[in-house]
Amino acid sequence: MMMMKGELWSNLGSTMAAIMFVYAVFRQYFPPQLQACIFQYSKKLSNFMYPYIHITFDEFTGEKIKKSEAFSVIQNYLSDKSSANAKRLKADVVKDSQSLVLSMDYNEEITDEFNGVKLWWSANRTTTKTQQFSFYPAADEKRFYTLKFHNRHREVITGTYLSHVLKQGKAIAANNRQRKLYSNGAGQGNRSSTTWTHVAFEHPATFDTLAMDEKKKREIKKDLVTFSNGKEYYAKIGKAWKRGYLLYGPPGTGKSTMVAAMANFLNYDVYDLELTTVKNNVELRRLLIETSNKSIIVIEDIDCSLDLTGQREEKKKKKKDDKNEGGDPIGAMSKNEERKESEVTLSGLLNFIDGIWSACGGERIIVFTTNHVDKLDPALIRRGRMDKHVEMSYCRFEAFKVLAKNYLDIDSHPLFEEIGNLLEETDMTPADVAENLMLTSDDDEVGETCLKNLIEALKAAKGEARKKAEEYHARLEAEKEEKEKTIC
Ligand SMILES: Nc1ncnc2c1ncn2[C@@H]1O[C@H](COP(=O)(O)OP(=O)(O)OP(=O)(O)O)[C@@H](O)[C@H]1O
Ligand SMILES: [Mg+2]
Repeated sequence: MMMMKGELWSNLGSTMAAIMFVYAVFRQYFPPQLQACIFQYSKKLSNFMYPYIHITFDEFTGEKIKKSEAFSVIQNYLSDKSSANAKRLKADVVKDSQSLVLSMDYNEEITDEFNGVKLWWSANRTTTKTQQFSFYPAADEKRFYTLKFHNRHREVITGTYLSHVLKQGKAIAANNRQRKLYSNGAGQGNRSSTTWTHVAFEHPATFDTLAMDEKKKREIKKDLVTFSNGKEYYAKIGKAWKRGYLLYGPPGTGKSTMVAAMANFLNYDVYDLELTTVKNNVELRRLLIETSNKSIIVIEDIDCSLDLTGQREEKKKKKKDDKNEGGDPIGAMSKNEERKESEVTLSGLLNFIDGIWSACGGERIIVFTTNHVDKLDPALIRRGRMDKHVEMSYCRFEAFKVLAKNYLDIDSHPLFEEIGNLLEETDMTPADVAENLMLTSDDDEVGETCLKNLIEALKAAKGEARKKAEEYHARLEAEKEEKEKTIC
């Protein structure tokens, strides 16, 4: 065996030496015109010997930052072909966990035919070996599809066939589309940066089940439809195709429910961005670029996510601290580590919303939710950044009627009038109203019991509110008297 290997190497060595020698003679003794002629003929000869053309479609474009749309489309196109053709398949569950989609496994090849032209697709992946040992998939795995076809069909393939693939792939994707709920979490293994992971998005909330003022609801729906049909309009006015929503209101007024309803209404994916786990602005930008079109990016409780309001001042203060602590390297190090927790700044976030990078891709809605709109930095919520401000408020009669219909299947009832009056006088969140309307049995009478319970709860809340107001006034009075005494 060793002998054979040795022989092979020595043969290879002598062949290489011979080739080099012939090439040197060729360059020295043949005039350049003849060299060009010979090259041309040798190319023709090699074309004759191997007349196939390969086109590669990489998974990522632009230095691995953006997933190639062509790759996903081809993946869908081939999933349809490969279930009949390939021998080794990968399975994935889609569309309400109902159907299985099969796609070809790596290193498989399938044939396709288009207008009598035969061509071959293969799925490939290469991994660049990293030095570190890891149980997890290597970060620099490269996946791509290769299309092989005969040279004489070049025009058909690059002209009509590829556009046929794109069209078909998109149609298949629309058919199989299972919407996803993404969240950003810590990466695995040697990936220390955060990445998007997803589950199927199956929230049942719709605008029909959302309890809020009908007029407001209609306005939001109209706004969303205009946005989703506005590709040409946004291109015409030279703005990135995205829209910012700020949903604000007390806890339990349906802000998160509204996001789900919006996603269901538009058939979009949802990216739930947890800012506290994003290390810095660069990572924030990467996460944004990785989001797909037709998606809603939500940052919940923006006021709690980061100290966005005071961040700029705080940074300045920290810099000052750094300057003062020249003699304590260990202390400085631990402070540095602390800072690494999350360095996302307000300006980073603003850049994410409307900076130059925000135009990467399109058809994205960015939603911020907050309980304290007054705490937010004005720069964050000014018009143009957050295009639409929606106040989610306490449950009034209109909203109650939606809940009564949804929860109890009741359109009208003699108790509605009393409930309507109480709701005008008392602030109760839709979440609390809904809690009272939850059925506890199938009994026909139970609907009325629920309404009575709600009346009790509203009366109790009203009493509580009155007590609080009285206490507040009494305190104000006491403070006033105290002041007057001290002046005297
Ligand atoms: N407007 C509403 N219409 C229908 N259901 C609602 C509404 N508001 C609240 N609910 C019900 O109350 C629950 C809590 O609502 P949700 O999580 O959307 O509130 P939120 O405003 O996001 O609260 P938080 O500020 O605490 O995040 C939901 O599961 C939903 O069933
Ligand atoms: Mg919420």
